[in-house]
Amino acid sequence: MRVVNRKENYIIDDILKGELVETSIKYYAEAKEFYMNEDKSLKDDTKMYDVYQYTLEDGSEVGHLCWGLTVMYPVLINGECNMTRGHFHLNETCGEFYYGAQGNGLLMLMDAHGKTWAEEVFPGSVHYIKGALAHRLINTGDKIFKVVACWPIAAGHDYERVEKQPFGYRVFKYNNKLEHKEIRR
Ligand SMILES: O=P(O)(O)OC[C@H]1O[C@H](O)[C@H](O)[C@@H](O)[C@@H]1O
Repeated sequence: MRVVNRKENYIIDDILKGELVETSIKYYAEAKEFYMNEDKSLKDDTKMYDVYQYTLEDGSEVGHLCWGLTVMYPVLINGECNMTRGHFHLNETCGEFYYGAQGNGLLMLMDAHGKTWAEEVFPGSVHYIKGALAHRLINTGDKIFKVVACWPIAAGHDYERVEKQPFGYRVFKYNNKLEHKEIRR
């Protein structure tokens, strides 16, 4: 049997590295509108989160998978906890797995009617996100929050839908205490 040493993609220093790994960095300048109020004390080049993605496929088939890692920094934006933009999948038959790798946070979920709830994410926690649910990660801790994900590339990202129907809660931290604020629509 031929044993292939797939050295080109691996986790090193807790980061996904390799020739085929695509990296994108979300700076505060591009994330301002996610939060309730702009925080003028934050510089535009403040790093909010990094997304690393690895696949050998092109997404032309629903069975084509992508492996990813999201690294979220412990930033408060006028007291609001740092979060990802959040999205529905364009193809609702496509679910996704999340796995808590480091730090603490929440996986916020929302159904088609706007009903919103969350799951605690911590090192070792495994989360199955059903294809029809919008999802967003929130760093509620004081340290870097890392979450591994696996999803079909064909899932796509529908950001417009969460802009039209925003998640029902926002998470804040004041004096080290978390507050979940319900958003009135
Ligand atoms: O794209 P966002 O909503 O900002 O989320 C950031 C990233 O989080 C996870 O890693 C998802 O699996 C990615 O598909 C997504 O791009």
